[in-house]
Amino acid sequence: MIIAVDGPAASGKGTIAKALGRHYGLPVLDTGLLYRAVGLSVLKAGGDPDHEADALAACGFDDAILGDSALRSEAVGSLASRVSVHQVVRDALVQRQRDFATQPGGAILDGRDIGTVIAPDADAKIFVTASVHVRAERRYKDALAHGGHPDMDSLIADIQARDTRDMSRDHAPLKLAEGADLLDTSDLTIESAVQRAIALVDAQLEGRPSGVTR
Ligand SMILES: Nc1ncnc2c1ncn2[C@@H]1O[C@H](COP(=O)(O)OP(=O)(O)O)[C@@H](O)[C@H]1O
Ligand SMILES: Nc1ccn([C@@H]2O[C@H](COP(=O)(O)OP(=O)(O)O)[C@@H](O)[C@H]2O)c(=O)n1
Repeated sequence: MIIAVDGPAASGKGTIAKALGRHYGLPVLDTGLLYRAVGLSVLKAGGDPDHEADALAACGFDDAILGDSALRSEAVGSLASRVSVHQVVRDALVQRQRDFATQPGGAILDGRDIGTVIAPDADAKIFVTASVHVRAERRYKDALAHGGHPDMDSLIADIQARDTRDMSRDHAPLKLAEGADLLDTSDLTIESAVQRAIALVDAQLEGRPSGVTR
């Protein structure tokens, strides 16, 4: 069984993917980490994330970088968004994601193009979203909790810039996949968002109407 979880930054897709993983007993891949690893590798190599050849060279990153805490920053999220517009970068990462998706027993992947490109035949697809303001507030709280000094206006600007780039790029843009259910977490607690996600997945697996426009 493959479950695809897509959505914009800080919508809660990672939280939901992990909770679904625990609920259904499936391994979870945060595919954004792969793009973040490419973005951070370009930076470390002194390359230009907007330059296709520099971004492609960074796709051969050492997996040790996946454990680097620097990957989680909004700055690296922005670099990831810039390298991910290049088709050559997406091609370099696709097999690793498909291998994870098709492992025996099934898997859950979260990202931007799981339901559209990586696993278009997934058994269940959820598109998680939330208002820009709510998403920026979540990032704000995360940064405070980690001892940072976040600025709400720049967080909003970063998220909007990333949304625009991710949704308007030519290759694998962020969009609602065919057959995906929309889950807006703006007014939901984590617990209720997770319960709603489980209900949506169960309904899709059983072929029941979810009560949500597809
Ligand atoms: N429904 C929710 N209500 C409140 N906070 C949430 C909710 N979902 C996620 N969060 C918090 O928001 C932050 C971003 O969530 P995360 O799952 O990492 O988002 P994404 O993977 O979409 O970037 C985390 O601190 C997480 O605990
Ligand atoms: N499947 C994916 C996952 C991430 N990405 C890119 O990588 C960036 C970082 O993704 P992420 O999932 O780690 O970001 P957050 O939603 O956690 O902020 C995104 O803004 C996308 O540009 C992508 O293009 N395709």
